[in-house]
Amino acid sequence: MVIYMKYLVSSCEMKEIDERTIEGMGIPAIVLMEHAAMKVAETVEAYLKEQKCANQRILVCCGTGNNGADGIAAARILYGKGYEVTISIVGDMKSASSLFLQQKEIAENFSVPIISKLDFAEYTIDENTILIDAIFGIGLSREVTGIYKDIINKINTSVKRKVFSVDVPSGLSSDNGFPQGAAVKADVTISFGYSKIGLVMYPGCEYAGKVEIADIGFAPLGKIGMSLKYHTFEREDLILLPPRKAYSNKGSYKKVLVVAGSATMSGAAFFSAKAAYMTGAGLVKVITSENNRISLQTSLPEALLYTYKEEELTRNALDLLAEEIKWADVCVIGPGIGRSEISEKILTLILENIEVPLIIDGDAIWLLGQKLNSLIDSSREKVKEEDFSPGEPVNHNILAELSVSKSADKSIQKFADNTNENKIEERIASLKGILPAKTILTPHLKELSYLLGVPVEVIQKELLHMADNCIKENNLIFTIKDARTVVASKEHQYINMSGNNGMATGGSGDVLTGIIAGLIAGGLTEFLAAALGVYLHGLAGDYACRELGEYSLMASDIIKYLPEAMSLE
Ligand SMILES: NC(=O)C1=CN([C@@H]2O[C@H](COP(=O)(O)OP(=O)(O)OC[C@H]3O[C@@H](n4cnc5c(N)ncnc54)[C@H](OP(=O)(O)O)[C@@H]3O)[C@@H](O)[C@H]2O)[C@@H](O)CC1
Ligand SMILES: [K+]
Repeated sequence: MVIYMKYLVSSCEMKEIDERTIEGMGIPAIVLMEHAAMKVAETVEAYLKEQKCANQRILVCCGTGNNGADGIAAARILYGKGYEVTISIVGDMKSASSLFLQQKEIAENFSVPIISKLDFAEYTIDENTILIDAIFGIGLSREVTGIYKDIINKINTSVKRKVFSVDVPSGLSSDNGFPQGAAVKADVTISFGYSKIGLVMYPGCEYAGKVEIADIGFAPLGKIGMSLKYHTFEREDLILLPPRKAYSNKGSYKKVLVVAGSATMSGAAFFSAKAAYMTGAGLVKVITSENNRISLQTSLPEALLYTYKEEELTRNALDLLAEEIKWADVCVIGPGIGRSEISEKILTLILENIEVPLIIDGDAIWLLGQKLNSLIDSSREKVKEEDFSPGEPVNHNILAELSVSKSADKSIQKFADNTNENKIEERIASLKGILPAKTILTPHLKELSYLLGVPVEVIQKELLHMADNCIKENNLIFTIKDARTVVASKEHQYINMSGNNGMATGGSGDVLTGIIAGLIAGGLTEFLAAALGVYLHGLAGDYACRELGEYSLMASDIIKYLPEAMSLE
């Protein structure tokens, strides 16, 4: 069985698959198009049959490229089945593709009613109108303006029944999920071959509605010599979880060291350590402030403890700590350790002594940002703390609005004008100098913003591009936490689709670091542990949300639902 949903493609990759299937394998373009149109018609017809309403009218809005040609073909198929169908050609006939002209001619032979762009403005969309949107697909090449913007706005404001988008909601970027000036808000998107990246990223997934991936006969990737850059996991991929050996004891599994929790933050250490135990660690040791001793001994007696007095972290104490680092097979540093001088000393000690996989999270990322600031030439503009201070994770909904607002666009423009990618390159190169290869960093957007010296809105809008920048010429693994978390290394890119907004709650990130550490302890490679860990964390959150709802979900619930998420039945 070929499962297409696991790959997410860019418009360029999709065009390449299309071209190689047609040119290299000899499948005529019109055959693929007929399959595509048939899938659209089937989806619309299934809806109409389910609704059992009389007097339904189908309006098909078509551009003059091949997306529009798909729309015309679907209209003709539905018309042939006896539905009341009107085709509205809203594109520019001067740029009509040959397949569009061919499909238009076939529709004319079938006598399907066709109206023009001007007639569309007059067309009454009533409560019985179902709209098929085939204006632009992956060939969208610029901002949507003028009459096209008016048409899209009319669709969004007047269609009350259902909007079915062909391949991609018209006006939405297939590559980053942002509307390019204006985009159709679909109820259902029937996308061909593979899900486009823009359909799963925010805000694109909110424009796409329910996404159905239709197999229209593209050649298998191996046959056309292609490999795709982005993938996502689904439930069946949990088969990749490290197996528990039949004959095992606690020594069979590895030891996780969790350096977490300042005097006022015992919860972070608890969440991380418990999640590590729950996902495969044989032994977990917590290095934390003495203040957390009693609470951790009570809440997680299974964990070994090494505590330090924050006011007495002498050279001697640091030497003892260095010994503890040698004990570990995997190490987590950062959850709730605070941004004090002492935390900085512990981070430095770990970076100097660590020889096993390392996961850096939370406050330790902020401390790394500070290290970069002092490493980088003082004559150059430094990242101002007040501009990029990490604090709480970003509220995604606010950002989604921000990122299409004028002020955010201005700030992006300003960034593009005032600075350049060399700055990021320089900071990443410095980072590479102080971190061991394969270190996993798990920043949320604000933390990454501080680390790279780039405004949050820029990262949000260019998330995949930023991820690319982060992994250029180094062996680090970035887990960039957002509504669609991206895990990137030089070799692999993963986009996560599990999880929900109830998980944007205190301690959720600490659970994730523990899961990743636990999976490495169980035997997964660093990248796989990060990607599968993010998926598992989201899945446990989804199960918790199903029971508790988004408002009531807490980090401890994510841990509670880990066993259900990990069960392979
Ligand atoms: N065998 C195949 O080939 C298959 C293809 N398939 C289908 O083809 C789709 C891709 O088709 P495509 O490459 O023709 O591009 P498409 O999305 O129709 O857009 C190009 C048109 O839009 C126009 N235009 C663009 N931006 C604009 C703007 N902002 N404002 C105004 N106009 C704008 C552009 O005009 P121009 O730039 O030429 O002036 C041109 O007319 C794909 O999504 C899938 O549905 C499937 O059937 C599978 C088999
Ligand atoms: K479309």
